[in-house]
Amino acid sequence: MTEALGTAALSVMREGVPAVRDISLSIARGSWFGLIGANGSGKTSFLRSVAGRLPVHDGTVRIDGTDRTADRAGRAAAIGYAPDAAMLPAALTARAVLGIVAGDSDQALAAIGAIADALVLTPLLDRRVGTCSAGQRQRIAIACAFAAGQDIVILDEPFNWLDPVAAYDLRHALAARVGEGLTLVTALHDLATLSGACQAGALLAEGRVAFELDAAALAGARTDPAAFEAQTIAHLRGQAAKVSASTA
Ligand SMILES: Nc1ncnc2c1ncn2[C@@H]1O[C@H](COP(=O)(O)OP(=O)(O)OP(=O)(O)O)[C@@H](O)[C@H]1O
Repeated sequence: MTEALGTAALSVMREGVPAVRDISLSIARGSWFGLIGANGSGKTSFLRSVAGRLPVHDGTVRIDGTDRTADRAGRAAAIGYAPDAAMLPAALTARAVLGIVAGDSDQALAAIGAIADALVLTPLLDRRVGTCSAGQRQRIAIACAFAAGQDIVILDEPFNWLDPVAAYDLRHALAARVGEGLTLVTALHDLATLSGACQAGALLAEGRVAFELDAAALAGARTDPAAFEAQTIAHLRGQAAKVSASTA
C-alpha cells in the first residue's frame, strides 16, 4: 500500500494531561480509515494533532512518507478538516465562510463537487450561519473540509446532527470520493458505517490503539455484522470497566 498519512509513537497533551499516548498508525492513500472509541478516548485529540490543529507532544506525523511533525502549519494546509460546526462565524453566510477557506467561493464550490449535492448545500449558501439549524451548520462545516481541494480530509464525527437522508447521501458521496483517490479519516460512533464504508480502522481506548481493523477484519464484519457489533461493544464495555476500576 502507498501511505498517505502515518504516525509513530504520537502523543498529545490536553491541559497538561495525556490524551493520546504512543499511537502508531499507517493510513493508505485512497482509503477511508475509521476511528472508533469511547467518549474521551482521544479520537478528536489524535485527529486534530495530525491535521495541525493541535500541537504534537511527542512522536511523529508523516504525510506522503515525509516527516511533517515540525511543520504544523504545513499539515493544516495539506489536510482538509471540518471546523467545529458550533464555532462557525454566525454573522457570515455559508458562501462567505467557504470563500474564506478556499480564497474564492466559486473555487470552493468546484472543489466540493458532488459532496455539495449530498449536503444539499445550495439553499444554505446565502443564509447567515447564525440562522441555520445544528444539522445545517454541520453540512456547512463538512463542506469547509472539501473547499480547498486537499486530497487528504479528516472529519470528526461527520454524521452528527444529520438527518437519515443526509447521512445516507453523505456516506455514499464520501465513498465515491474515496473511490476517486481521496484519503479520508473519520471518527465514528456508528459501527455500520465503519464496517460498511471503511477499508481499515482502529479502536482507541484511553488514548491508545486497543486494536486495528484491517480489510479482512472489516470484510468479516460485513459478513456477520451482528457478531462484529457484539464483539466491539463487549470490547468497549471492557475498556469502560477498566477505566472506572482505575479511577475508583
Ligand atoms: N479542551 C480540552 N481541554 C482539556 N482536556 C480536554 C479538552 N478536550 C478534550 N480533553 C480531554 O482529552 C481526552 C480526550 O478527549 P477527546 O476529545 O480527544 O476524546 P474523543 O474520543 O474525541 O471523545 P468524544 O467521543 O466524546 O468526542 C479526554 O480525557 C478529555 O477530557
